[in-house]
Amino acid sequence: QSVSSKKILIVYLSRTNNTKVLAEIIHQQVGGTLIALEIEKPYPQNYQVTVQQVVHENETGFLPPLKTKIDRIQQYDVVFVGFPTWGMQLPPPMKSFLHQYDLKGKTVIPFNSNGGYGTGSSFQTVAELCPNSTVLDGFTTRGGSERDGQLLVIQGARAKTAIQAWLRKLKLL
Ligand SMILES: Cc1cc2nc3c(=O)[nH]c(=O)nc-3n(C[C@H](O)[C@H](O)[C@H](O)COP(=O)(O)O)c2cc1C
Repeated sequence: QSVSSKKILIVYLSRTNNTKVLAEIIHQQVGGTLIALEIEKPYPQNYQVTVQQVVHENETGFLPPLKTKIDRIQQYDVVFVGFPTWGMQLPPPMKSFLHQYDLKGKTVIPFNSNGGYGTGSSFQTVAELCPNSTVLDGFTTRGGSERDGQLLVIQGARAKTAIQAWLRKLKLL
């Protein structure tokens, strides 16, 4: 099956829109269905309170219930999953998504923005939660740092060049 005939889903989590910009560029480049992941009970506005809640969720293995419902996930061949680094891990909502939806037999491609400390264990966790998928090399770039009051810093024009190079390497462009 050629790349152009594949059905593509792009699912992303974004609190301050950095990962959203990456998702939109990927969508522009490869098409498909673009979906923002939402949970039933949104995280608080306050950054520190959110950080503490995420620490607790990670420690207890709590999987926040998703508000987002994806229609007929079986139809997709390629699933991009985008997320910020949270507490040097995969954010709990994305853990929920990968637990809830079976991506068996599909190609899974992670992408990430972070506050300057990298992807932590997040890409590894994606691979672990998709044992029967082909997980390709992810894309990561520095985004904002809400801790330091820097919210959206990723600009489309600059990120686009890097994303195109990555997609070409994966033979998706
Ligand atoms: C709860 C929380 C935890 C975070 N933990 C980390 C971290 O461990 N390492 C890091 O580099 N950035 C961390 N960040 C910063 C985000 O990864 C960074 O700002 C990212 O670009 C945000 O993406 P978004 O705008 O799509 O939400 C954290 C942000 C939040 C809200």
